Amino acid sequence: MTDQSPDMQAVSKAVETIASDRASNIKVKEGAVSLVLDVSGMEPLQRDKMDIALRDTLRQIDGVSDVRVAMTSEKVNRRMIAIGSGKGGVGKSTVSTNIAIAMHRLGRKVGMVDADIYGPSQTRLLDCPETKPEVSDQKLIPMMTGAGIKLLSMGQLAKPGQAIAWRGPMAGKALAQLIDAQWGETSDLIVDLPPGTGDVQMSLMQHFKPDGAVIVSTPQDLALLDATRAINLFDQGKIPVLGLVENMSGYVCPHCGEVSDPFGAGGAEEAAKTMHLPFLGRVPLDMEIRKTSDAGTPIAAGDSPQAQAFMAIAQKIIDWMDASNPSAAPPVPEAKKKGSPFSKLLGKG
Ligand SMILES: Nc1ncnc2c1ncn2[C@@H]1O[C@H](COP(=O)(O)OP(=O)(O)OP(=O)(O)O)[C@@H](O)[C@H]1O
Repeated sequence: MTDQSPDMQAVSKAVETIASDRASNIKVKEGAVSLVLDVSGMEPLQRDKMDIALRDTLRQIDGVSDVRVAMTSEKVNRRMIAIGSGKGGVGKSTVSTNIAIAMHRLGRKVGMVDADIYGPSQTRLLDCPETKPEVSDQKLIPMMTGAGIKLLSMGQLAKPGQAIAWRGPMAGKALAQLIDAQWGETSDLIVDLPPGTGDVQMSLMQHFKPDGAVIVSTPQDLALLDATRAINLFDQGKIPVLGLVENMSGYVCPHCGEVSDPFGAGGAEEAAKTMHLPFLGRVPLDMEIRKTSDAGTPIAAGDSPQAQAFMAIAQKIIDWMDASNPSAAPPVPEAKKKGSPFSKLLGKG
């Protein structure tokens, strides 16, 4: 250490070279250089590298004995949309991935939380390795996938092929790790929930209160009854339900082009009407959707009519997010209002 006071010009030049206009309030006092670094929108690794570079370079300037970097960032007004279904196998994960990709194509910065602890599938759908993500400041760093969606999945926390038999509190802790992570500039977080109305859903509603929920159902009556249960759950947690998506709606024969309805048709739209919930759109039962999902190249990234279906649903979700005021109290759903055929079923909340 030397008694010589550092050359302010040399300090400013070094800071400017490394951090350009991100640095402000540069001060030197008794050999200690302090500055404020705006890290808005930076990835954690990029941010750490800049911090180290500043410290290393400034310490080499004569008279500098200490370097203090205060990082600040603009608060990202991140929205969280949970995607749920009353029962398994209705295509909730497939729909979640494709909605996320469509939202990304519409200019949003999207993150995906695969909260399906018992059957995580987003690592496959988004073609991302099931390796444990890195950690910074005791928080997980989501992995950027080739589709431009950041991902954290239960599939990355468990060993490949491991049967997950966690009880509620354990599942809740794992969910918290995935959500309370280094999401950086991600503006919209999609949470792909496990099917049904269990511990993970409860934990999500109690601790993280998503801004809204989307329910995926197939058109047949039984699935719709389950979907009603999922709506009821979000309703009790005072989470607004954005609407219903009807998946596997109408099968177009790849050989003759004839459209058939193995699970019925229009059931979810009807149910949405009855419950006074918006109907967000219909996705056909289509071989290409299954093939592209299995291959980790989701169909929403292309320009097919199936992709257009997802783009239209994604646009409705974005419109809802843009229109809704996060600080406003969630409205009482029409379905719960007196006189609605579902008011008894949905309870008083
Ligand atoms: N619209 C569709 N057309 C054709 N196949 C589909 C469609 N939607 C989903 N699938 C296929 O159905 C199967 C189940 O889909 P997915 O895993 O997304 O359902 P899920 O509701 O998330 O299931 P789980 O509850 O088990 O997590 C997958 O093989 C998927 O490729």
